Amino acid sequence: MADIVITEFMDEGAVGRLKARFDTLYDPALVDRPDELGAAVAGARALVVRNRTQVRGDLLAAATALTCVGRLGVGLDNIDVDACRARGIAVYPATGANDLSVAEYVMATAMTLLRGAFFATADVAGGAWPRQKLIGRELAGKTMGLVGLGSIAREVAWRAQAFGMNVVAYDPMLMADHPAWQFARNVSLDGLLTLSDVVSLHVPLTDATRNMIGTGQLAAMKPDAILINAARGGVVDEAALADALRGKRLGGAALDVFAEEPLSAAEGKRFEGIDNLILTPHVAGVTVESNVRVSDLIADTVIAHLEKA
Ligand SMILES: O=C(O)[C@H](O)COP(=O)(O)O
Repeated sequence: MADIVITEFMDEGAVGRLKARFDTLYDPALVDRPDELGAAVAGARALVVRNRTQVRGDLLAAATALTCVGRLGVGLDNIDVDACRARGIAVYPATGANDLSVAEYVMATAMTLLRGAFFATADVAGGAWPRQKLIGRELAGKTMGLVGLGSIAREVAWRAQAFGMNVVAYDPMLMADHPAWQFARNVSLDGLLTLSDVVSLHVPLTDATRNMIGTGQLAAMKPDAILINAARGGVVDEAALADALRGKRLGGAALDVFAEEPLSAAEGKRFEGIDNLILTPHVAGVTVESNVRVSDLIADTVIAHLEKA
C-alpha cells in the first residue's frame, strides 16, 4: 500500500523526488475512478490533489491513516478543511506558487478583450481586411477593479499600473492600514463596479462570495467593461453574465472557472455565439513554470511532514 497517493497531474520531477523517498502511487487519472480512489487511499499517510478530487465524506472516511493533504494549488473549496482539522490531518496549499501565472492570465485576457483585434485570423486569411471593425481600446488610462486584494491580485495590481492603469480594489477582509493598499485605492464593491473598465475577481468561493456577481452587479458595471473570473466558479452567476453579454450590456468576459467543472456541453450552450468571450478550462494558474513551482513546493512540504512524523 502506498504512503503517498497523487490523484491528479503533478510535475514528474517532483513526483520522482517523492518516489525516491516513499512508496508513492502517481495516477493522474485516479480522480476519475472514485471506486479505485477509495481503495488506493486506504493506507496512505499523504494525499496530493489538485482541484478536482473531493477530499471529504467517503474519501476521508476511507483514508484512515491519512496525516496530510497536499494541494497543488491554492483554492481549498474541494477539501473539507474542518473535517481534516478535526482528525488532525494537516492541509497544505501551494500558497504563492501560481500567483504569477494567474496574474499574467488576467493581463493577457484584459488586453485581448479590450483590444478586440485578435479574433480575426480566419477573416484575414480569407482575404478580408476589417481594419475599422477591429479598432479596439488600450489598457492605459483605464481602471482595473480587483475584487479581493490577496497575493494574486497584488501581482495583477502592479502589472496593471505598469500598463498605465488606475487600480482600485474591494477587500473587506483587509484592514484599512494593511500595506497591500499601496497597490490599489480602497473602494466599496459598488464603487468598484461603477468605476472599473476591467473587473477581475480574486476571492475564494465561500458562502459570502457565492453569486457575488449577479444581475444587479453586472448592471452596475460600465456597459463596455470587461469581467475576468480566474478565481472560482460560483462567484459569478453564469446565466446572468451570458444574458448581459448577449444583450450588449457588458463589453466582454473571460471565464477560467465555472460553477460546474468540467463545464458540460449543456451548461456551455448558454455561451454559444457570444462575441468577445474567452472560456478556458481552469488553466489560469497552470503554466509550465507554475506547475514546477507548485509541485516542488508540495513535494518538499509533504516530505518534511512525513519525515518528522
Ligand atoms: O486553486 C488554485 O490554485 C487553482 O485552482 C489551480 O490549482 P489546480 O491547478 O491545482 O487546480
